[in-house]
Amino acid sequence: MRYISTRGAAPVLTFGEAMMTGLARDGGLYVPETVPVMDKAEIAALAGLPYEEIAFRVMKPFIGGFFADDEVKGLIAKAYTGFGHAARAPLVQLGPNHFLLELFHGPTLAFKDFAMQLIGQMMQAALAKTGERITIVGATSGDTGSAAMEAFKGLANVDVFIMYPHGRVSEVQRRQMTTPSESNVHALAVDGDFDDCQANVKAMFNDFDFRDGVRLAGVNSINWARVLAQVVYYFSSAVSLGAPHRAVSFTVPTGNFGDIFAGYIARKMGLPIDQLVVATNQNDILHRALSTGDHRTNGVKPSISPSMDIQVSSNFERALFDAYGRDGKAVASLMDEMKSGGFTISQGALQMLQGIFTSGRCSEAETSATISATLKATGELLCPHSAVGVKVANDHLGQTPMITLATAHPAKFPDAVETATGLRPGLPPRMADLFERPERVTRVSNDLPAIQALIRERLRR
Ligand SMILES: N[C@@H](CCOP(=O)(O)O)C(=O)O
Repeated sequence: MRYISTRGAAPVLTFGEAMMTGLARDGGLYVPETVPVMDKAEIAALAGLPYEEIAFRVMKPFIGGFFADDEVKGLIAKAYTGFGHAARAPLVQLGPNHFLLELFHGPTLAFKDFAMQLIGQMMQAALAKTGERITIVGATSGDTGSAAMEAFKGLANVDVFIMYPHGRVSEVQRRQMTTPSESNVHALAVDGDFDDCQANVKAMFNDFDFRDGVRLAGVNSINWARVLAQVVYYFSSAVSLGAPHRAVSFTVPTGNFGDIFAGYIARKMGLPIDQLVVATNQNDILHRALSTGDHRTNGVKPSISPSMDIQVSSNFERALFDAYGRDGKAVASLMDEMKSGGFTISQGALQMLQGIFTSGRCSEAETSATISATLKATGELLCPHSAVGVKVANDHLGQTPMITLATAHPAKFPDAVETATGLRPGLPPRMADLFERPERVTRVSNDLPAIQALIRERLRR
């Protein structure tokens, strides 16, 4: 299996190289050269298997020979032992034809753990083979940061720096990033929004002196391995509802487009997915782009679903690459136009995208109302992101069973949930003292050279 860049001008890599490289050297994102297809019998055979075995079967063709089969199985087993639910990603029924896929039973209570725990294991195994050390720099709007710290904290050969937008994540999310005591993880509160943080990460990858000097690695979903690990729960949930003998639909609360892109890959692999619904909050650039072709930023507005407060969704580039017939030059020129605020998707590309993705938007008031209505109707307490998904899914219900991804635990957003329902969700016992732990964070202005200098200064050699 070979990996190519969405901008067409970077070296072709193996799975292991793509995982350790992060962003391609031409600024693009790595994607598989071809997507392996599973036939009906192979998909049907997944039904009833443990999550770990499904993960192995779905991911194996993408990994190629980089890890031996037994090694991959061992890494998968280690990745998911810390999850608080035997099914890993259980399905809960919300209505006659509507299911919720709970993806928040991992160590940091968000879907990010599914991929981050696994790439933590895989990157450590890869580093053990080469004896190298790496510096991970990541951007987060709330959930990726703590998941990355949890996966890499305490390692002697990995330093982790996470930039988050100061004042724009929930208090629980912030404390999850500022309270780990391990000296190799660093929380940086940036005076800016998530898009600024993500732009800094990409700029660091495009600064080759810095990139090569610190041996930069990425664990945001720019890293293909992150997306791959998320493909698995589309299969596990769909087969439990009867796939491949019946189709299912998915609604995905969407910020950086990585999670829904994993669904798109599952569909390309042969999973019968009818609708793939992109659910946005008031930061609705993806909804606007998919409905009208106008992909233009208009400022990140803070919301009660902060992890989705994003305007420049990096994985949309992967979808555009396919929509433009895998023409790297065309994608590179769209990304150039992004520097001045946006672009218009060509008619042909838009038609391709609209044949696969539908979309909807959920306002702040609708988010709150959905948390409250879902609790009353089903007893399920949703986090605000999952509520965005449920609201938009409700607008798209049809004959096909709909699976909405519940991306985080409500206890990460106690204020929003309490305002909506009067109930204040409690943290699990292992995190019960989160508010007593001392915080360690560095406030930084949105100044790339200054942040790079700080990272260089903090690096352990
Ligand atoms: N919503 C994310 C933003 C980063 O996304 P990623 O999937 O690219 O890591 C967050 O919560 O941090």
